[in-house]
Amino acid sequence: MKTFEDLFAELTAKSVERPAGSGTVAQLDAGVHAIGKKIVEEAAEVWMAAEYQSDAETAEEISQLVYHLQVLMVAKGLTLEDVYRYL
Ligand SMILES: N=c1c2ncn([C@@H]3O[C@H](COP(=O)(O)OP(=O)(O)OP(=O)(O)O)[C@@H](O)[C@H]3O)c2ncn1[C@@H]1O[C@H](COP(=O)(O)O)[C@@H](O)[C@H]1O
Repeated sequence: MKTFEDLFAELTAKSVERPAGSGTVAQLDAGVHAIGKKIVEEAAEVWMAAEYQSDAETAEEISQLVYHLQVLMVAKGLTLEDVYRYL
């Protein structure tokens, strides 16, 4: 099962290798403003799922929010340690 760290390593590699067809590369090219909007959208979907949908659907929405947060981290050049130091 993929972990937070696994996904971050994968997204970091995608940002360097820029494989064709990668949604991550497209998001990075769209820029911080577009990624930020996606984070807000996904956060709202997490909230709605938690109130009105199943636990499985909520977990899926959370995974998408985590993904978009990581894309923003990569776009900004932030490392896992940059974030973990505040946990
Ligand atoms: N975990 C994710 C992931 N979670 C969410 N998403 C993206 O976020 C979108 C979910 O948003 P919505 O549910 O709102 O769906 P949507 O509105 O139809 O999405 P958009 O049209 O706005 O893109 C998905 O369509 C994906 O584009 C993800 N895209 C990629 N990954 C993982 O990231 C890795 C790299 O992916 P690629 O860069 O695409 O190769 C792989 O391991 C993927 O599994």
